[in-house]
Amino acid sequence: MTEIKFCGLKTGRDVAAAVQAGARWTGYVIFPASPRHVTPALAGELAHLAQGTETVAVMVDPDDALLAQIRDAMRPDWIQLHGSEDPRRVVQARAYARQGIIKSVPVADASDLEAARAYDRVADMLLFDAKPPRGASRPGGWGETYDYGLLKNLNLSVPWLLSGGLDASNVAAAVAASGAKAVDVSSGIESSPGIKDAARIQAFADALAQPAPGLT
Ligand SMILES: O=C(O)c1ccccc1N[C@@H]1O[C@H](COP(=O)(O)O)[C@@H](O)[C@H]1O
Repeated sequence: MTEIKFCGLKTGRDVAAAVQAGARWTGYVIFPASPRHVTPALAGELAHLAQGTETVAVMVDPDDALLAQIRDAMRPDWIQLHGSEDPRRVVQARAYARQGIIKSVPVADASDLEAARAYDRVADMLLFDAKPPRGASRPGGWGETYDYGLLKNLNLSVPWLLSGGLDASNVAAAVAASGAKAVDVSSGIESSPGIKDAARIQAFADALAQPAPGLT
């Protein structure tokens, strides 16, 4: 079974739909430039509703004060570091999460995968995402795709999630191409930026329950 992280949840209704669809992880973006931004206090309230899931605070180059705020308000299972945090910063941030750190790695071509090696065994999980468009105001959540097949046969010591431009129409093929055991989605389950759609959330989960296109 492919595990799912539904990310960028902003309302109790979003959380309920993600739980109903079988989320393993639920993600909350704490980054004011994002249309999915929630305050630490709201992230805490939503995480409390997300019973049975592992909660993820998605942050971009957070300083210690913000990490402490999110630890106290939300007590996240995981912190997803989605900025330019180096391996040393990943180790420092670990103290603020109950289970560990998910480090994002932006991918456009095979050379970008070398960067992942620096975080292997340093982060507890990796998340491969598309590189954001040039001049973007935030590092993720753009629905950008890349060649997911680049991830096939990755030899890493830690688990990883496939992310970037996934939706119900492409996720099964993306899993087949990459060999991913876990996927992450944000804009592909929205009706417009920051507005989650319960039907798209369920359709995404249903797509993973079907055989991939071309496979029987
Ligand atoms: O979603 C955002 O706005 C965001 C802001 C800052 C950091 C990360 C963000 N999103 C992450 O982007 C990936 C992929 O998103 P998508 O499915 O392509 O829309 C996902 O990990 C989000 O957590």
